[in-house]
Amino acid sequence: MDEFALIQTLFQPLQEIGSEENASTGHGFLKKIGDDAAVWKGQGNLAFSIDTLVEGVHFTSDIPPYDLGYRCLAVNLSDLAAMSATPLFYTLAITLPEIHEPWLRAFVDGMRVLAERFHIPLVGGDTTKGPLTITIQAHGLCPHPVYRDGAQVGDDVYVSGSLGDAAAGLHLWLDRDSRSAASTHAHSKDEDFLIQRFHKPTPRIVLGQALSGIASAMLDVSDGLLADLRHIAEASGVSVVVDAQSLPISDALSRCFEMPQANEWALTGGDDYELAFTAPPDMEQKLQAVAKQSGIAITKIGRIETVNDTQKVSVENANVDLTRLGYNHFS
Ligand SMILES: Nc1ncnc2c1ncn2[C@@H]1O[C@H](COP(=O)(O)OP(=O)(O)O)[C@@H](O)[C@H]1O
Ligand SMILES: Cc1ncc(C[n+]2csc(CCOP(=O)(O)OP(=O)(O)O)c2C)c(N)n1
Ligand SMILES: [Mg+2]
Repeated sequence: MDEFALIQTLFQPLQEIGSEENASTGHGFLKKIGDDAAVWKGQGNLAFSIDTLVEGVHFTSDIPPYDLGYRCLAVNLSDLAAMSATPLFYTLAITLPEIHEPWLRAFVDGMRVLAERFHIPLVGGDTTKGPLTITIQAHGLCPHPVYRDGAQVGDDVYVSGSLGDAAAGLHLWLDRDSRSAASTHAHSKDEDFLIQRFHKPTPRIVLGQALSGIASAMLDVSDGLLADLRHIAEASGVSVVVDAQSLPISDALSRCFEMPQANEWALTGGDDYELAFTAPPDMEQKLQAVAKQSGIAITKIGRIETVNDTQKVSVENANVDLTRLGYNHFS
């Protein structure tokens, strides 16, 4: 199979996903895959976000290809969720060391599952030979975007789902050869859950949409809770105080690891792709209703205070040494 056969047989079918849904909204494609560029005719506020995943940096070479396809699209959709956007379509730039058809079919299947869930077509991309690297740009409509710069003094800080699972999952995945050498395993179900949370994060699209008009500032947790909350602090000109005792830790994480380790991962581990956001105290009841309706936990983890230049993000009740706030590619 060569470059063009790969595009035609594996990627092109993904452009049919969701096309009927898009037609019914009045937006639409004049051209998708097959020309020098795709052409979209539309109106409204278009959010678009791009993220690259590099082998050895964002995932290991032995990640199941299905999980990798899922993960690449999920982390990009997560950025749209953090803007309170509805996904519309995406592009894919993929660099491959070789064409291995079964691997690629599984990769495409992983992307397809999420693409079908959100009715989004693949509308273009690029295919090249080289070290395994995947870049996706995701696009969505956001009538009422939620930015990072809207946090106000007095707001509460919240996070969706649970934190620290993905960093624990990465640890378990890297360590799995030594673990499988041990004959019995009390926690294997919990460990599988944590590894899945790392490999296949859930983009909180519906929750992100529901938080429009409620959240004053929002982002997704990719680098680590504290590192990401610092972006809200800086953009909003405020300080963030996090209560380490209130962090949502999953049952699986607390069964598999001691609390100081779980808390450290929750605060700085990253890769969770949960939504962290701020909201005024009088929104608390609405937030409870949103959590109930979406079936996703929303936990109050801190508060917004006046700007404190020495420490834009501080942590109360942490019995861990926090020398770093999260992942940073060049430090
Ligand atoms: N190479 C680049 N060129 C232009 N803008 C960039 C580049 N890299 C990052 N950005 C922008 O910087 C901001 C922060 O990026 P990043 O930390 O990757 O955000 P996120 O964690 O949401 O993916 C975003 O607005 C992003 O678009
Ligand atoms: C093999 C491997 N090692 C380490 C990590 C941890 N890690 C790598 S990049 C990253 C931060 C998120 O990536 P980035 O490219 O900064 O995403 P963005 O913030 O742009 O969404 C984390 C936590 C990982 N995911 N996989
Ligand atoms: Mg990015």
